[in-house]
Amino acid sequence: MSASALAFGQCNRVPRATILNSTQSQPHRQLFSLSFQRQSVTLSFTQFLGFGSSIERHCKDQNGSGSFRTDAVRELTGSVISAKGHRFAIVVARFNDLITKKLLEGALDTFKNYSVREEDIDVVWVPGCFEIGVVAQHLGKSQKYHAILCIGAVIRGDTSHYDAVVNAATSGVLSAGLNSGTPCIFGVLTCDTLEQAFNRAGGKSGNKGAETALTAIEMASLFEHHLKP
Ligand SMILES: Nc1c(NC[C@H](O)[C@H](O)[C@H](O)CO)[nH]c(=O)[nH]c1=O
Ligand SMILES: CC(=O)[C@@H](O)COP(=O)(O)O
Repeated sequence: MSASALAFGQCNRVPRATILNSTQSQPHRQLFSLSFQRQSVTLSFTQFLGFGSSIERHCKDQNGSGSFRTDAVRELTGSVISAKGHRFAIVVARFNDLITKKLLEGALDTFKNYSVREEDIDVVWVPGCFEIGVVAQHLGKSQKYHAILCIGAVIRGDTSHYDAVVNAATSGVLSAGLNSGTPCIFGVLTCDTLEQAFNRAGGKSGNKGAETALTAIEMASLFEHHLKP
């Protein structure tokens, strides 16, 4: 229980932190405000702990009678404010490279925007999505990277081959993360048509490479700042 939570606990009017502005694609843009509620049930505030980490504590008044009950719950989240100093590998499938090159560009743009240095990024090309898992696991186990971003595009054809490749890519990336202990992020498009893929590779549905790079940044921070042994 922090000193500030104790102090708030003695107030009749309990300040409440409210997220004013947050989007899923830009969660770092969260703004917080403190408002006062006469019969508040929740106190929530965010305490930043140096670079890249935050802890939220929630205190609940359950009877609303003025005697303040403090159940402190610690919430750990990775930061997406800056990823400077974190190292990333990107495993990218060459199959459908008209798409995967655009996803890679989006990922590199995001890393640049979040201050990741070029020398802290390694890009590893593999033939197709089927091959991503084994390489991601190898890189993860090397302990050289804070997170591994896996990029590919599987586009449905006439046979059940699509399902085989999608299943292999999905379980491969998942296993790589679980077996290596390094976050392995799933940036693989699974589309019925090429048009769907283009829409998600910098077209009207955004760039999934850029979005998943942000996930890599958050997971790198979470592990580095909160989940180290
Ligand atoms: N059809 C797609 C593939 N197929 C290739 C496999 O990933 C693999 O390289 C091959 O079976 C040899 O092991 N790969 C994709 O990334 N996307 C596809 O749509
Ligand atoms: C992943 C696919 O489905 C595709 O590349 C393979 O096409 P097809 O099923 O027509 O052989």
